[in-house]
Amino acid sequence: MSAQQQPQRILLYLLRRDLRLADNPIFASLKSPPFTHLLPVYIFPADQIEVSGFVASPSASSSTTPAGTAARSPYPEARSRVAGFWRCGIHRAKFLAQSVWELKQHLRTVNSDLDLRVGDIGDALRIILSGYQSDTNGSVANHIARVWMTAEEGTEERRQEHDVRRLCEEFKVGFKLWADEKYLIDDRDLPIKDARALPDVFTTFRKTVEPLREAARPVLPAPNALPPLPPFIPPHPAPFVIPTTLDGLIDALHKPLLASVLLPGAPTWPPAPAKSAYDLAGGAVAAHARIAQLVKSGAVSAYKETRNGMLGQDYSTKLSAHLALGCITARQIDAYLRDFEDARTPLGANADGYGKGENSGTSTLRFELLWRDYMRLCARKFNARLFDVHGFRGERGQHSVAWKYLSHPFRWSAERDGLSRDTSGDTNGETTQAVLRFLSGRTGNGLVDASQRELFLTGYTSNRARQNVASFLAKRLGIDWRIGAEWYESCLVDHDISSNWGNWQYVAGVGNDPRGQSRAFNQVKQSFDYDPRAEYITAWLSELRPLVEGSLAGSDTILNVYQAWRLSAEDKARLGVAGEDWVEQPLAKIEWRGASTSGSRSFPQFRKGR
Ligand SMILES: Cc1cc2nc3c(=O)[nH]c(=O)nc-3n(C[C@H](O)[C@H](O)[C@H](O)COP(=O)(O)OP(=O)(O)OC[C@H]3O[C@@H](n4cnc5c(N)ncnc54)[C@H](O)[C@@H]3O)c2cc1C
Repeated sequence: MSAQQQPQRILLYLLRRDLRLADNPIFASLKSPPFTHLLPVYIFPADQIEVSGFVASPSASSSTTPAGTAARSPYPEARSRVAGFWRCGIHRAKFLAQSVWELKQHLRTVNSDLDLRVGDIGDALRIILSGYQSDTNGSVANHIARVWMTAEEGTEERRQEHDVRRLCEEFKVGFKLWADEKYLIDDRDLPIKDARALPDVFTTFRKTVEPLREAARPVLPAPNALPPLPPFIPPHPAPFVIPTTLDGLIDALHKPLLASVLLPGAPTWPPAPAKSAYDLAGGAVAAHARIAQLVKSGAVSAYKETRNGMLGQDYSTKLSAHLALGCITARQIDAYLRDFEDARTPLGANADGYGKGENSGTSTLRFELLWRDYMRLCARKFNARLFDVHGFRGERGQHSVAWKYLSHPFRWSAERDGLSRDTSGDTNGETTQAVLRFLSGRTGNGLVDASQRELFLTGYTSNRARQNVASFLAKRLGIDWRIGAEWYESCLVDHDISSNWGNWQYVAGVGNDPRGQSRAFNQVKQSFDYDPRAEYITAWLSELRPLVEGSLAGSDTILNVYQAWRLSAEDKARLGVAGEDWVEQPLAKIEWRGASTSGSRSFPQFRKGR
């Protein structure tokens, strides 16, 4: 048998939220391959991302049924369970497309490529495996030898893994599930071997893995070359067509979303200076450029003091979306910090803290990255309870909350797919109206409304704002917190299953906050503490800007920005907000007498709290 006739041993690598070349254990393991070919594949999962925009247009002959009618997606719409939101909204869809596309380009520089597909993961993989089985071209045995993928947390993700394993058994193909290494602490270094032993309190967990500066493993190098693509790749079946440009990919993801009503009464862009705190593109290049810039400018050393900010770009790293998709790993970020702390490279040589070891900023950043690790381990421990209205705590007598539920998903969403829903509690129209106002930033609480408008328009809002928003919905309005979590899933560019659902549970008092129901944020006090000049709130609630910068600015006006229902009838008229529901009928009137009402307090060093 000549070399050309050697049987092919093809490795199929099914990429998910591990969209990077460097520090990727699967790519790193391919240095001395037993494989003749590598087929990297990314499948846009139809249950989590709406894929009907990939259906070929009716003008394309392959897209029409024999009767000449336009083809349709065989999958139900990718909607959330409780409220019927699109599961992946426009901001994350674009970010994901950019990340996938960049990896495709990077793979091309190392002798490879990324095969893009859409659909149910099992369906799509079956098409590939059976495509190879039925390929009779040439005399060389042409088949997939192994399927590898990276493990993830989340019930759907585990089901996908289960489906892939079963398919591999059916097709007699080897299967390997790799550990997800995008976290700070490697699974192999955790003091607990079974997630059930994870402490229910973060601090207890933290103490078992400190010192954090020594906790991360070294990063893995990027490959210089990879095994070539197989000569034959089964084509993507109709009715889907995969675009050949990044713009085409974004269009296909956006098309069905933009053709629907995203949110009745959605906020519109206010005039400058409101601008997105988030302007990063998806992919590893932007992620590395971002952390390098934060090191160079010294922002990492100031992180402890700035991280509770809400306005601007550099108060926090803005690396969450890249971390969520695995464009960068926590240990890569840690490596940048260590190089800076130990002056191992010139990056940051002129910045505060260079070469002086761990400082309060870099250690706080590691601490936050550990929160992300912890939330992920909670997801592993509690599994389906991550999405349960009673949370990790379960329905334990006095802890159980009488949540107000939606009686049905919104009319502007598609029909539900038959999943069970809880219809107890307050199901009248008031809850629906309150939810709609909450979503569109019209609650009457300045901080909550600014954050919700920012979120809808940009896909990002700060951690401080997220905590206040979640607390407002769950603790002040008593509304089913899962609606908030689903909205965040839809809108956030950085949505991450464990971090989003775990944090919502934490703030709603059904998760791992030891103080549970007894901790609630006072959004007015929080505004005083973190937005004392109302710069953040008025950036997004531009209607109220004259209260802080114009003729209406006065000693008592900050309180009126925080809660516009306090405005006098004359001021409402002058501002043009008379008659607005968020001004006339606030969803909550919040008492707080703890501070001077002068609004002249100096900008604080932010409080430490989570
Ligand atoms: C209700 C609610 C929902 C949230 N949903 C998400 C989500 O879907 N995805 C997500 O990545 N984060 C989520 N967070 C956590 C946090 O708000 C974001 O990680 C952070 O705001 C992202 O901005 P950053 O990258 O600039 O953060 P930085 O302040 O720069 O933090 C650095 C990194 O640490 C991690 N981190 C920081 N705080 C937390 C935290 N509380 N929990 C877990 N990880 C943390 C993130 O990976 C972040 O990128 C949520 C928080 C709340 C209160």
